[in-house]
Amino acid sequence: MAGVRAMVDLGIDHVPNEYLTSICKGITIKAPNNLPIIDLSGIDNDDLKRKSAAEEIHLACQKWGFFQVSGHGISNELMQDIIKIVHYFFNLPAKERMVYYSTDIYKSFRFSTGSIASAKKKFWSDYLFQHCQPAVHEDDVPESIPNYRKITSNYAKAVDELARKLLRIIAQNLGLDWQILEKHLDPPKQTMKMTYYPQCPCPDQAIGIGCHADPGTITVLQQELGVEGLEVNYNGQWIPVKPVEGALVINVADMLQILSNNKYKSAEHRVLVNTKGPRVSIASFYGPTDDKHIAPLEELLGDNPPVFKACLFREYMDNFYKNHLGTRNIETLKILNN
Ligand SMILES: O=C(O)CCC(=O)C(=O)O
Ligand SMILES: [Fe+2]
Repeated sequence: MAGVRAMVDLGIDHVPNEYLTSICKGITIKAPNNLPIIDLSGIDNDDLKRKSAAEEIHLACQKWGFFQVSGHGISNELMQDIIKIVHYFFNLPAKERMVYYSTDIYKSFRFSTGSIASAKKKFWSDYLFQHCQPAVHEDDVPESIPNYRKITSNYAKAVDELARKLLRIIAQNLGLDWQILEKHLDPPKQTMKMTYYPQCPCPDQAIGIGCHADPGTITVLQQELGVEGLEVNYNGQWIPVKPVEGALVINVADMLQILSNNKYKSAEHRVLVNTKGPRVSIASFYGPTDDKHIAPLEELLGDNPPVFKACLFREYMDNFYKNHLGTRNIETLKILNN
């Protein structure tokens, strides 16, 4: 039977060898978290609000590569419904979950575990992975979960709107035409990873997901309220990203660092586990399709030489899955002597 939840259900009281890890450990800074929470409400109709939110986003993309947004347009009800779906799935009998188990990264819906199949150490997490654009195959989604299709497709639509809104602001913040990033990604690839981190008997011996930066363009992340675990690397220090009611975490991912020619930085992050109870998160990855070549936008080059070589997104993703997490994938594309 695959999965950490299945193992925990058997009453395991230690961390098995394949999960024992010190990947990217390092001390969590308990200092106050001043990761910005940026209010997007009213920005479509009010120039002053839009300008001030845009400035905050620009600074956050440069400094942290991570920020939270409120007033983002995804309803509280939808946010709660999607978390319930993940709990529902992971509370099914293990045998029922196994029907959907697969390690095929190209499947449009699957249940899997350990985060990255080829990672040398396993992560203390299980997850559901679903394609949103292009859409999941109708026959692949679990029928037994009430309203699964309706809730996930409404959620994916709302994330698409938010991602487009952010990409327009980010394009303008880079001094470019507001549509340039959206056009560049047209059609975008959108996927959703719904992760379940079961409680762990010895949290300092395992990790929910090791340090990594997301490969796509931007990630929209919803954290379950009341359970901490996500941390962002800021100048070598790990800063907790506390779940805030109604807010979503946005992170700059590698392709945006490349497109912006290093103006914005993708942020390394990781997830710790705890003894208290499970934690659920919903990460929506928004980025290019696999056949796209990504390189610094020509419009940004002018006097500045490109900092990164071009890459085919499929190859970048293959390397991401092959590499042991903890290495910064984007470094392989850096043009030296810059
Ligand atoms: O669970 C989280 O908060 C983050 C998950 C994550 O970073 C990922 O799946 O890429
Ligand atoms: Fe991530």
